[in-house]
Amino acid sequence: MEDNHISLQSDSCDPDRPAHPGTFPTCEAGKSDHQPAERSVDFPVSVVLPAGGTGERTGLQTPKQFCSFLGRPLISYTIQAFERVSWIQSIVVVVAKESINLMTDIVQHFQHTKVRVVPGGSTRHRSICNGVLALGEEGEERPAADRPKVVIIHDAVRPFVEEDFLYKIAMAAKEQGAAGAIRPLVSTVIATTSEGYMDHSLERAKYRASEMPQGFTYDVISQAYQRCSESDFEFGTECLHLALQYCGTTAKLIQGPPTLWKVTYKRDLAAAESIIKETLSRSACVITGGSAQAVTLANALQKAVAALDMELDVIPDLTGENSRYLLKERNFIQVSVNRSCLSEVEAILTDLEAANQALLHPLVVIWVHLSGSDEPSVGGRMVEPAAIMDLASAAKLRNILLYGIQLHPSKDTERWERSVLRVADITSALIRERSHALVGQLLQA
Ligand SMILES: Nc1ccn([C@@H]2O[C@H](COP(=O)(O)OP(=O)(O)OP(=O)(O)O)[C@@H](O)[C@H]2O)c(=O)n1
Ligand SMILES: O=P(O)(O)OC[C@@H](O)[C@@H](O)[C@@H](O)CO
Repeated sequence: MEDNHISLQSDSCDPDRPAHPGTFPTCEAGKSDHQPAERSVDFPVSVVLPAGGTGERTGLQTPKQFCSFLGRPLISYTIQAFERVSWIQSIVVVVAKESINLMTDIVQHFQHTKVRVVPGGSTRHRSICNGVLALGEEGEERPAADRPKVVIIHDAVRPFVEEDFLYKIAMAAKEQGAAGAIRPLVSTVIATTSEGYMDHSLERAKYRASEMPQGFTYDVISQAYQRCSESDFEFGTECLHLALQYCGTTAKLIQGPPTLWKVTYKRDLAAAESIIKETLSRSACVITGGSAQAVTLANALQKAVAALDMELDVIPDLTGENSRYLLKERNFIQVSVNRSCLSEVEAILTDLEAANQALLHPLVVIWVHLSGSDEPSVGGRMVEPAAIMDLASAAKLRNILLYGIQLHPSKDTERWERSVLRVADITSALIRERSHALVGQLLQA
């Protein structure tokens, strides 16, 4: 995770800075390739993402919503979690005035759709209110049928949100007027005296933590903000309270999954980073070119990485039906045997670039070279490590991380099995860590 002002280029952390230890979760937030169950919602739903805060509690210079993880700002992960939901028609991102240009750049760079950026306010309620008002303006430009019936409000620093839960909140909000996510309390809540002593404790079983997403009919949330007080705007933290207090609307409460937590402190970024990395490293596809030796190695690898909680699909190439991997896979292993050459890897890099999937996540391509009697050669020439490095340097500019692993066949079964295990360990580590330092290296298994 970079603790630097948002740069859309993924540069390294400054080790001297109080950098976060981590990066952040797939916007599919924990399920980077989780394809949400398609649901049909027969009324227009819009989203307001309050992102106008300064993130003081992280202790970082950059507001947490703009801290980047694996080269991508946290808020981009959250936006994508919503824009991939087909029944959400528009997303209003509310940012501080000084971040409008940055947010616009992020929207353009990561090719976010459905997104409109509006200025926030000095408090969270003021920011959310600005977002709701913006939806109202949008509504005026739209035929009545397209105006949002339901507004989902979701802190931009909660990137782990799933379509299924959003659906529950939206349907409950449509039904009830307001709905909100809750989670069990972890700590007991106590009331204190003004001198800072214990006054009484609340019976924890009777209380829940109010989380996000929350949903409201547009009428309820817009009226609530029209009627609420300056004190609400200044000190309030709960939209459900405004709905109850000013519209008499009692929110339906729905227990959400533990992944709904909000990034608040520095430790949350580290936790989020490990979820992103873990999600991106769950699977890979091994391309064998159809060679029997490569298939044997791939099958042995498949068994070995299973113990590392990774799944490998073994395919001969990325054509026909297998081209779907170009759109959904984040990790590729090209096995080349004997007179290997880098042209097979070059072909994959070309395909991946055309599929444009590296925009959102750094892709990993690992060239596993099972060297035979011949030296690997590119077009008849000896392959120099520099050739791999050159190819990798070019690919890195396209957010594709290319690594090489070389292993030598052995008739000694134990020796061969040890080599395969080493390839599995190296492959798993490269995919999990996505280290820039090892890009272009030809590692020996
Ligand atoms: N004036 C504000 C304050 C907060 N938020 C947003 O509300 C969400 C939840 O607020 P919080 O976690 O408190 O964020 P910050 O206010 O940035 O955090 P801190 O209190 O540590 O400064 C965040 O996405 C934050 O960007 C906002 O839109 N406008
Ligand atoms: O209070 P903070 O500004 O840290 O975060 C906002 C949270 O309070 C809010 O997201 C939930 O409590 C649900 O309203």
